[in-house]
Amino acid sequence: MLNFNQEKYLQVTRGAVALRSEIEEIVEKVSQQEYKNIFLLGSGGAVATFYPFEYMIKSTSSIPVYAEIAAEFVVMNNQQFNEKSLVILSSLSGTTEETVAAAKYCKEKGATTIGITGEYHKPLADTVDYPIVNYAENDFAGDSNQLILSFLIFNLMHKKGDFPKYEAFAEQLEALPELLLGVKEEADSKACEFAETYKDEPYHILVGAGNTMGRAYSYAMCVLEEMQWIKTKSIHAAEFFHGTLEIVEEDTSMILLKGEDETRPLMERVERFAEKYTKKLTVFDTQDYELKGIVPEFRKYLSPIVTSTVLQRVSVHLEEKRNHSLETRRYYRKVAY
Ligand SMILES: N[C@@H]1[C@@H](O)[C@H](O)[C@@H](COP(=O)(O)O)O[C@@H]1O
Repeated sequence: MLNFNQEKYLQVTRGAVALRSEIEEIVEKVSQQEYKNIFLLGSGGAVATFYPFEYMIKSTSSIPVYAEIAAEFVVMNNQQFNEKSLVILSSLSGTTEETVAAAKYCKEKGATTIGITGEYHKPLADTVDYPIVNYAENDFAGDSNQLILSFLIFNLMHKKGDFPKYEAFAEQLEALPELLLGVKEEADSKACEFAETYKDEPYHILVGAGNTMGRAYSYAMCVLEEMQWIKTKSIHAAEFFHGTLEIVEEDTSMILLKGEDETRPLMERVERFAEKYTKKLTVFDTQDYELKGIVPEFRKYLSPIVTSTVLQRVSVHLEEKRNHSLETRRYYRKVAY
């Protein structure tokens, strides 16, 4: 596959899977402290990665959960937050100012903090009570984070008595590095074709729902906008019919991220609309991938990670066809703001 280092991919994703017992020990300890709610804090792509997990907790468990943008969280005086909160923060670099500030704020208030990050001896790992560290670069960080979060979040729900099948699910997660590699291989020609067709497209509407909404938000903002400088709009499938539909013309590109959770009918409604009103419709559907061995009841929980692993192939092809490196920035971490 173009610009793909299989060895590195397996090293990163197997590295995430290898953290399972360490994560379970952390869950054991924090569960004994009887936390009252969970806060998921990050910035940009990191908070976006939390959104599907917020959805999955809400639809699987009665634990109150709040995914919050780190910078807003520290100024809003959130009344749900106190020393009985369990806070999970995520920052690949471990240096994102707003996220580090949120970690410090939570520590000062006496809450328990877990940090998912790429390196030790960086501000996030140094601040939180429990760092969970797996080295990754931008390209594979999404898969790494989501694997770690799958063990962490589902085990937390299990300990609260809300996800009795955790053991079976965790065993299935262990097979994901190889399965996701297979997904990338299967998706690659579609990704290449998309990049060729849309390399000069100035604007895309990305639609998600349920546990793919966060993926739509982050792919629009952190890849198409940040890494490719293409204008986008990300919108929830149900909300699409309350405004965004009015700008659709036959040459408006729409990208639908279909997953397999309860919200799939909401996506199908948008799909039916799009088929009628635009000639530029692309659907990335997790159902297209076999995921051999994954039992049907767990598939819906894997929609976000399957979606992002597929979209990562799209990014690589866009980079090549548009001759625009995924690393180029004008402003981000380049100028003061
Ligand atoms: N534009 C970047 C994103 O691409 C990145 O995902 C985010 C978090 O970075 P980190 O995970 O290092 O905290 O920061 C910014 O928002």
